[in-house]
Amino acid sequence: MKILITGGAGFIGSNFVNYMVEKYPDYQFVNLDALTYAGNLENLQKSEEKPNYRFVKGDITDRELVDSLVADGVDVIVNFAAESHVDRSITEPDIFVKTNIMGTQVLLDVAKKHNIKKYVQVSTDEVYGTLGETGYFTEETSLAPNSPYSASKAGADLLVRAYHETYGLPVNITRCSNNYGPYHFPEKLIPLMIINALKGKELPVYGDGLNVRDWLYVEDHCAAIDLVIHKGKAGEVYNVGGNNERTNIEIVKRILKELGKSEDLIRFVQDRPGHDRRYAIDATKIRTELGWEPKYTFKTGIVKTIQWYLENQKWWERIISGDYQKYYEQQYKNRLEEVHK
Ligand SMILES: Cc1cn([C@H]2C[C@H](O)[C@@H](COP(=O)(O)OP(=O)(O)O[C@H]3O[C@H](C)C(=O)[C@H](O)[C@H]3O)O2)c(=O)[nH]c1=O
Repeated sequence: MKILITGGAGFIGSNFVNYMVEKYPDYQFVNLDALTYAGNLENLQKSEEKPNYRFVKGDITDRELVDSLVADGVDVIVNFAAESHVDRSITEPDIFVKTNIMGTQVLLDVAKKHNIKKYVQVSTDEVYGTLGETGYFTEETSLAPNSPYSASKAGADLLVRAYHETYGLPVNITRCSNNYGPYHFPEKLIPLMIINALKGKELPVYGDGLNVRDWLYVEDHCAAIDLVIHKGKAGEVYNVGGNNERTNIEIVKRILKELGKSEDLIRFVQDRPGHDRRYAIDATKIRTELGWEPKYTFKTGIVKTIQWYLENQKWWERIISGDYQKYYEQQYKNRLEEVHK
């Protein structure tokens, strides 16, 4: 089997490439990634020397390039390529529409043209919007995205659905809860808090810190997508969630405790506009129909993740010493100013 993985130099994508290249030595893998600020070839050192792996730098909106790759005998496309940070989508929505919606449409068109066997869209539970204190998102929950990021992912999901209904393209959509683990870019909650704590910097908690996320260890997510590729029924959506609901403040305190750092580092800052209160996934369908089971609890996953950041300081030092740091400092300053108004 030949699989085109798009966005395979980002956090979830690179974990998936490393997982699949190792697990299926007889398959061929092509990784197409634009190497934006969040993409990093260092994430792929485990795979780069393997004979069944090839990297191509490029954008999913580049129709000619995508066409030439798929024409070369691709059986399956798995699309991870996306702008994924909610805060960035609030200040720069255009690029989210371009990559997440228009890029997906290019992939779907090319998949249709070459009659590929399967197209898998890696999506997010954020397309369902927000929950109150109770209830879960199922695959039947209506889409109600609240941020430009989640709206762009919902738009892409609807296109994927339409290509199945209109053209009979064999598609699957996976909608996962918040991932965490190795190679997670430090604009997101868990890696940012680990790194700030290690550096003795303040830990910015948005609003009251009581927003809830359902945490999924990235390797469990990779195993779920592997199952969907091989066993997913065409046209179906599969929710993937860790059943590990935690408030943000619990997460932050847990990280400080694991690292033996003081809670005095916590700083409550201006809330995110349109901040979704709670996400919680009902993953019954993928468990019962495809036999997926997560291997990690939050307890085991967070310890493993913190350990990875302790052992890979060079990886994150390089990131925070570049342009990213300027962006982050500005964001942090804005949030502090807002909260003092
Ligand atoms: C960066 C940051 C975040 N937060 C809060 C905001 C959220 O309530 C929670 C997690 O935020 P984060 O930006 O890490 O992730 P989400 O906004 O939940 O979205 C993430 O999970 C979904 C499924 C995707 O699909 C997104 O691509 C992915 O980014 O921590 C803070 O309190 N402080 C901070 O400095």
